[in-house]
Amino acid sequence: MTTDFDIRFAIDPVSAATMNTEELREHFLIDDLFAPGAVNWTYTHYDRMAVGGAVPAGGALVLEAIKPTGTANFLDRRELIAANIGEAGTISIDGQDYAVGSRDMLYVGMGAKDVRFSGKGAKFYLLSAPAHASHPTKLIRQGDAKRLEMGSQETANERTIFQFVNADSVKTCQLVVGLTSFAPGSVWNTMPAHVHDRRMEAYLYFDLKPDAFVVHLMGEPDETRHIIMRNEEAVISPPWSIHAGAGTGSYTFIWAMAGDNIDYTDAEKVGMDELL
Ligand SMILES: O=C[C@H](O)[C@@H](O)CC(=O)C(=O)O
Ligand SMILES: [Zn+2]
Repeated sequence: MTTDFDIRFAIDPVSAATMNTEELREHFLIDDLFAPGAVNWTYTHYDRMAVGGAVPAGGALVLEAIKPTGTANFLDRRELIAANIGEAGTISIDGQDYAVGSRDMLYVGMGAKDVRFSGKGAKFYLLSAPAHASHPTKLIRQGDAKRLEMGSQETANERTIFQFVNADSVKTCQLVVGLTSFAPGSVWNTMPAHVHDRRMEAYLYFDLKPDAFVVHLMGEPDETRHIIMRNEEAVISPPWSIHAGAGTGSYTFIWAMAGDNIDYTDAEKVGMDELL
């Protein structure tokens, strides 16, 4: 097995506004998460959120420390959520096995030492942020998530937000994570848009057909840019940026935040007339 990482520095909005397509993709797009037999990380300087992928492909993958965490074990000072976007798999935490079904997420508290991923068709999307306390490891199924029904068919944004982590169900230090899926024909996510300077965010788009893409919108509300995103690609949303998108077809996405509070509702709405 291999463990690899790259680092993304935090970009300010003035610099981002000068970037061309290639530069925007280099700084914000993550297109190399899922490779068989590998754990791939993108370590960001946005709230030190690390975004990764682990594809066991029939073998076993060990969560290894990477240089940027500066610790003996990856989770010595961090918490983790592993979301399975593939077929059923297993995650073992210090000898205890958790059966993680398709679309289940496993929260792993700070201090877990031996973390192993396995499963032939399993595909784990990983999110990790610095932690200050050790909360219990917990398996979260989609059926356990708090549901928010949003949007309408008329505005092509009818969707269900599944809050896998919310204050009543799962205790975390920084991570707030969920999944959003769409009613047939609806393609717009997070429109009307919002920003939340308290928390950075990352989106993983998946369930896209091979020729489909999502036009992901980012930038300050009056200075927007787009990134064309294919299946199973993630994008970093800086704290100053909107994060929204429209697909050329159906898709699902996982959103994840880290930062100064864990209040999902604490966001500034951007009026439809404010976007430029
Ligand atoms: O801060 C919250 C996140 O941006 C997402 O939860 C938004 C979302 O899933 C949606 O509107 O479809
Ligand atoms: Zn958001």
